[in-house]
Amino acid sequence: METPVDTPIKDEHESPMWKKSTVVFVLGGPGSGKGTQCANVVKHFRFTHFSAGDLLRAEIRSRSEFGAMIQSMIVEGRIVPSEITVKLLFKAMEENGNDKFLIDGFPRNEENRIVFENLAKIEPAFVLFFDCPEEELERRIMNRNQGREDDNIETIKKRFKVFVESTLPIASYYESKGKLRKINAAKPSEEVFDAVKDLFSSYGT
Ligand SMILES: Nc1ncnc2c1ncn2[C@@H]1O[C@H](COP(=O)(O)OP(=O)(O)OP(=O)(O)O)[C@@H](O)[C@H]1O
Ligand SMILES: Nc1ccn([C@@H]2O[C@H](COP(=O)(O)O)[C@@H](O)[C@H]2O)c(=O)n1
Ligand SMILES: [Mg+2]
Repeated sequence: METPVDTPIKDEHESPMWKKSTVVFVLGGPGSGKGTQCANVVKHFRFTHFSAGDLLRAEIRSRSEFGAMIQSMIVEGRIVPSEITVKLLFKAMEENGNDKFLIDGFPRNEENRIVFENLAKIEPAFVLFFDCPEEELERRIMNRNQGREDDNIETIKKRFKVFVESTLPIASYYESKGKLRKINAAKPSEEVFDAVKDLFSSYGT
């Protein structure tokens, strides 16, 4: 059948490529191994890894207008306003060009989730959740030695409280939608990755 001349033709390219991406959110307590396991995933599967925390730390280093505010929030273990974090994530995804992303440490709270989903119109394919007891998280962070300003016992306690109060409800939200993939992260790293890689096998190497 012919298309009438006055029928608007749908532009297949009206939405930028990154908005058609496959997104996997990666959640878990501070020090649960999100960054470690994302690094393993990108070695085996064609995903690009962005850590929201790393993007915020880069923003501080770039001396942007928001740098001082972001730094003080990170030191306090608080969640930075979503508008800032989401903007950094979108910019990183757009500039990258891949169409499969692991987004680590995001969404941290309800506001993060809603702003991301409403603006990108992307729902995650699934949400990885690294489950680990608080004492083990504390031990790992205190041994990390990466010079992070929030890796001290006072901030760790605050980060854990924020995790329980603001991030666990996000995990429950995705669980109710059948999207949560909970992994026992208290095991050695290689064993954790054995469980993680099964979840990515359908995405090709
Ligand atoms: N399964 C594991 N067993 C023991 N140590 C681990 C394991 N996974 C990661 N680690 C170590 O624990 C520390 C924290 O790991 P990682 O940085 O990957 O956690 P994270 O979830 O990204 O933390 P954050 O939320 O603070 O960024 C690192 O020193 C890492 O080498
Ligand atoms: N969505 C996010 C992610 C992180 N932050 C802030 O960065 C800190 C460190 O995050 P990591 O994932 O690297 O541990 C975190 O404690 C927050 O202060 C954020 O605001 N929003
Ligand atoms: Mg990390």
